[in-house]
Amino acid sequence: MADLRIADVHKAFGRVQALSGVDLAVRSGALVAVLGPSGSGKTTLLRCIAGFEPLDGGEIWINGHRVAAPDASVPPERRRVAVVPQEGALFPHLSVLGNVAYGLGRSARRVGRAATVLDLVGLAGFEDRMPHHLSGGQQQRVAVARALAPRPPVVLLDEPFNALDAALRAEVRRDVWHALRADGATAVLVTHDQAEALSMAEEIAVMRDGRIVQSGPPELLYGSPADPWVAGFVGEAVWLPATADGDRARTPLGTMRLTPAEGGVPVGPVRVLLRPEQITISRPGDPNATAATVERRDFYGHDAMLALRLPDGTPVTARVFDPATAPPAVGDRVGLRVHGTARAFPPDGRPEGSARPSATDGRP
Ligand SMILES: Nc1ncnc2c1ncn2[C@@H]1O[C@H](COP(=O)(O)OP(=O)(O)OP(=O)(O)O)[C@@H](O)[C@H]1O
Repeated sequence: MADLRIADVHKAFGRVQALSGVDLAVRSGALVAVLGPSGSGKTTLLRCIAGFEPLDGGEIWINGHRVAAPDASVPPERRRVAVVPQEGALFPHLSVLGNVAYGLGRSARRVGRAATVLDLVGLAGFEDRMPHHLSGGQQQRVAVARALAPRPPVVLLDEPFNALDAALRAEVRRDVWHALRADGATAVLVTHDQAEALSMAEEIAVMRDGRIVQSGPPELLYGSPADPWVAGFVGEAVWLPATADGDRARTPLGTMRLTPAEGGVPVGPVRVLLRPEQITISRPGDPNATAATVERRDFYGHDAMLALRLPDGTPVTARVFDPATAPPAVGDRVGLRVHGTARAFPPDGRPEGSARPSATDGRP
């Protein structure tokens, strides 16, 4: 394991600027997710770290050694960076043990190390199976075990759970997380799935148009997004037009407290951000609530999202945590209460982009 440092990396393909000055530091033993929409440069960044793409500018350092710069590049095999691709990475003619031990050389200890990493990914006892006798989830576990086996300085995971169905994905994700942690691996996970990034990574770097626009722990990105685009990409956003006066803002959903911001105290027109779980449903006519009408209900089992409309026409979204007990129905009038503080952003323009644009994302 080692630390990884990426400094001002640029990479173009013809006229397409895939990376435009990327800075990223990954501590030894940390798991960082690079999260961004399609085309934002995630895979290019990963390929530059692995040594598959030369840099146009900037530097990449692994464990204090410069491995990439425009004028000097350590070849991929000497960087020893392991890559877990999306799928189909196993040698079909080798057993599970053969696959995992492949990169371990001739040492007698290699079988012991292979068994250890297979155990870490939950596949002890599968040594003699052939890849075509494994499920998709088991194959990805073997791919992770094979990546970890030679103790590479850095493990890169390129959307490794994409091909798995939702239920299996959560389970494999959890086990891979445990395996990476138990082995002390320094890992970079590339994903466009915000839930995956939020649940797995200690730190998330959000990428857009070849740049990292914000990085930090998941709680920081969700609670204090740097701009409206990050707010919409990392989680569901409810946007309200508002008038700010110091630490409070007047909105169609009532007057609410603002999250203290570094830039000082806003005054005048702003738009404020709430998360759907900050809005709770109360009975119609509640004097401490704002009236709203339910327009849509998306039931997810553990919770539900309600798309609602305020009397002035503003759409909002509320997350209901006990949807099985007397959930409001479409057309019902309810009261809405707000909890916690709202974050103020400048009023100009519409919030750009969203991870899941839908009728429920409450954008004005
Ligand atoms: N070999 C290449 N030749 C030309 N353009 C490329 C090449 N590789 C990537 N690009 C372009 O660079 C930009 C970034 O691509 P990249 O694959 O890194 O994005 P990404 O965030 O990984 O996207 P996705 O999530 O869809 O895989 C895109 O505009 C892409 O079309």
